[in-house]
Amino acid sequence: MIDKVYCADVRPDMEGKRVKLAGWVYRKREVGKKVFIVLRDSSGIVQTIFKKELSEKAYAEAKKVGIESSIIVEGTVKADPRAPTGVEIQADKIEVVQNVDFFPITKDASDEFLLDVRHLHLHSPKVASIMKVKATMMQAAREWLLQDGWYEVFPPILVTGAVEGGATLFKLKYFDRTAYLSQSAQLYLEAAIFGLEKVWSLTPSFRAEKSRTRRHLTEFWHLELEGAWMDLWDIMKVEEELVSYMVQRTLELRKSDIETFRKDFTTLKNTVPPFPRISYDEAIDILQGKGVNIEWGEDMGADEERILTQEFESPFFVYGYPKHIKAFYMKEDPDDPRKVLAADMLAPEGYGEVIGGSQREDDYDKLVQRILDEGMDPKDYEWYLDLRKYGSVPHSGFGLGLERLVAWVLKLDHVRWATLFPRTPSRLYP
Ligand SMILES: NC(=O)C[C@H]([NH3+])C(=O)NS(=O)(=O)OC[C@H]1O[C@@H](n2cnc3c(N)ncnc32)[C@H](O)[C@@H]1O
Ligand SMILES: [Mg+2]
Repeated sequence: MIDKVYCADVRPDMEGKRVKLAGWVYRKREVGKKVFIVLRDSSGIVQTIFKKELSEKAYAEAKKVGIESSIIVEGTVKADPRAPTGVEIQADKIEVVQNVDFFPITKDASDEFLLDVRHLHLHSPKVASIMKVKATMMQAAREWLLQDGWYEVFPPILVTGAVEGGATLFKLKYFDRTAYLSQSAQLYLEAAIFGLEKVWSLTPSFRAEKSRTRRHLTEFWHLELEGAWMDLWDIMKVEEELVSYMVQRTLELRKSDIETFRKDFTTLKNTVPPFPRISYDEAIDILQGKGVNIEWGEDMGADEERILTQEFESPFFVYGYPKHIKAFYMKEDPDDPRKVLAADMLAPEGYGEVIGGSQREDDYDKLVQRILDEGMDPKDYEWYLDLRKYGSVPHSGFGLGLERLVAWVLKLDHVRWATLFPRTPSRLYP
């Protein structure tokens, strides 16, 4: 590792200190016999200046480098309020690791082109900020999960059945059998609660969704929890405490990165428990009251959720959905057999669903009936049904779409920008 300092570590109070930095040419301009290079590394930027009278050799080298060339620079720190970070390096040495004559990404690059060259788009400090926020959100999640006694487990990705409907399964050949890419780790987490009680996993989940919306990927990172002895209201409390901690901790550690994307932090600051809770019935009333053409029993799509979020200035829950629009594993509401004990968490500002959760059907016969009602074959779920035969317990869980949460926190216009290499129906490369 080169013995260097980071751009963000160079401060005006280091005036006169000699430093070495390594990074990429972010901006470059020439004024008279001076070359100004704004150097970029993972921490940020710092201005370097190459003067002919200071080092003719370094000046000549600096004149030749192109944008995004990789370089190593040495020089003396000088405080200068005109420089982007209030300080600059009076450079007298430069090693050009690799010169770039023409970097393909220019200011007017379209979204589609940026996705075509996503492997080069990752040079961008804005993209780096998104990835830092995403990493910090997961760091915060891990912190909270550890202190609240949840065990991380590592479920399989190659599976034999659907969790969220067969229509969005990716099928693959598994030797002489058929396998699918996991849509959700849920069923395996439900098995894990009999030994660990409170479990979580972060896995890629796969959905062969043809919907080309701003909130759907075909591969996304899925943070899922499952808790034994918990009912719907218990798990909703877990959800709001976890999400609140993730948002507040990320605000604390990544404020400047978030400021790159949003100026108004109101909804983030409002993300503290308890979150507002409305029933599905109330949600339908609100939407109808706003002139939305929706009847009781219909699912709410992205448009309806966007309108609903206008009523709230923080994440909120919608609970008590009709049974026929929800998954087979959800427990019927004992007070209303038309409904299930399910709750979604919706993010404000138009983002909608970020979490899907429910209490699970823990009765063997009822679960078999739900599987049959959904036109599925109980034989395909034999192992899963066993969980209701050998010490079954009330339990609940949920899945949080990490990219969707990041997209809301940073107000991104599409969930694809929240993932390193987005996978959508039209994107499998790079
Ligand atoms: N352990 C569980 O209870 C999870 C449950 N089996 C499940 O998968 N629910 S979900 O389909 O609503 O997906 C959960 C969340 O996963 C996210 N999700 C779900 N589908 C997607 C797609 N296609 N793209 C991006 N994000 C997606 C979204 O935030 C959903 O709220
Ligand atoms: Mg859902």
